[in-house]
Amino acid sequence: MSVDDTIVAPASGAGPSAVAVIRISGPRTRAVLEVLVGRVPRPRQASLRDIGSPALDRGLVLWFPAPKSFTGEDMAELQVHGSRAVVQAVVEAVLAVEGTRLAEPGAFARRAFENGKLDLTEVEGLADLINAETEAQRRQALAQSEGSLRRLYEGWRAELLQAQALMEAGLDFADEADVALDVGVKASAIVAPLLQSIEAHLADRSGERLRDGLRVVIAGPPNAGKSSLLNALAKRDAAIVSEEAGTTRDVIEVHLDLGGCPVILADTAGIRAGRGEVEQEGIRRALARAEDADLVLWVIDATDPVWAPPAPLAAKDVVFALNKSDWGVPPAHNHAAINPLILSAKTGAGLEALIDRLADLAGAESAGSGHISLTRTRHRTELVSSRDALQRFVSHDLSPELKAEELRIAARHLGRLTGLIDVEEVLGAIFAEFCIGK
Ligand SMILES: Nc1nc2c(c(=O)[nH]1)N(C=O)[C@@H](CNc1ccc(C(=O)N[C@@H](CCC(=O)O)C(=O)O)cc1)CN2
Ligand SMILES: Nc1nc2c(ncn2[C@@H]2O[C@H](COP(=O)(O)OP(=O)(O)OP(=O)(O)O)[C@@H](O)[C@H]2O)c(=O)[nH]1
Ligand SMILES: [Mg+2]
Repeated sequence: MSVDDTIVAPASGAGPSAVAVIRISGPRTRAVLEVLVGRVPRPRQASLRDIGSPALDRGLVLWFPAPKSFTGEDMAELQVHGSRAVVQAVVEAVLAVEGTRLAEPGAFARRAFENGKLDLTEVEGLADLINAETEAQRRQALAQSEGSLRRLYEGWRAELLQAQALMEAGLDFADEADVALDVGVKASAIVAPLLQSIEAHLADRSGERLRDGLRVVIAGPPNAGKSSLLNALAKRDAAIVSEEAGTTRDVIEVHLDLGGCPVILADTAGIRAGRGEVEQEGIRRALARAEDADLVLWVIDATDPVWAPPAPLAAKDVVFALNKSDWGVPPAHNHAAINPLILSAKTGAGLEALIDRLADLAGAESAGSGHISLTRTRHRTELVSSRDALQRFVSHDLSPELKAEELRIAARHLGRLTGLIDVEEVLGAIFAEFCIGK
């Protein structure tokens, strides 16, 4: 890949639409416009032009000379009628101009990154914004695409560099013990609160939950009303319900938007000593899915209560739901310890409390109000490495040289977060997430 190339791609979706946007970026953009629309329009002003000669379509043309463009290069947009035939004809006409080629997925964002328009966390935020399905996901992704994480991590890195400068200065005066001691104390005064901030940031999983969706598995004995509950929450007949115990075999998954927060809810086979091969396989899948979940919703039949999930699920976060409460509820002393939500999938009683509980766990609290949370495993990995280095700095009895080295390691991991350093290996993975044209 060479950035001397001029790239072109449709930036809007694949299907027919009223209007489609074709993006062009790179040094030959001006030449492309001269060939396709004649005179180059005024920067950043839409002009209506025939596109191609003879005209392939009549559309709006936008010209963004470098560096004031999304990629930082010369860029143009052709906003044309959104049929497959128009888009294909116009893209081919662009490709007929010398020095142009089709953009690979994420190529525009990659150029924006390479030209310093976006850092890596902003690029990731942009990818999340394009994929956002709920209101809270949109808010989080927009904030990240506009630098919420970049500012946080750059601020931390700047503090670290200050501490590093102190330590390095101390090394220069290593023979004056009081100076060395003094800078060590001053550096620690920077590092200790920074370490606390990183710890608190790492302890908060709400951003990842919001980005990925809270994975909830409905589990319980057969016939407890698990599938009925899934259908009630999904507001459609997603799963088969019957009076027969052992109805559900496969895992059935629905995506819910609970108050703007995404929840991936799975219904599973009732867990009992299996009868027959198919049911046993269903139970095996139920347990595997439940073990993998963020949360298990253990559904208890009020008319035939099985109070506790089986041993493999004991370590999970479990919310208990006492279903069929329309038949009456067992005496409270039987279930005070597990504090179940009391529900009826049939009448809808108690569903709202369940939805509130799930929405809270799915990250509702992080969704608004400027709360900033990391959103990806990549962030967690770098932050853990940075924290570990800072912990060694504060807690071990290290020489000043080794302490300075720990600060360098911590700063390097923060630099990798924003893409300042050492990122070649992660770039491919991040940009490949995009569709063509972004
Ligand atoms: N038609 C169209 N709509 C779009 C985009 C686009 O590329 N084209 N976007 C694409 O993602 C988003 C808007 N984001 C954009 C971000 C930066 C620049 C840009 O030209 N930035 C320049 C100039 C800024 C200015 O004039 O104030 C810069 O940063 O230097 C354009 C769009 C959503 N809507
Ligand atoms: N009265 C009453 N009946 C319910 C309620 N929820 C479910 N049922 C009934 O209980 C029976 C079993 O419901 P399902 O939803 O199929 O139960 P399940 O837990 O998915 O069962 P398996 O898939 O076999 O494990 C059906 O006859 C439902 O109509 C409820 O809240 N109240
Ligand atoms: Mg079922």
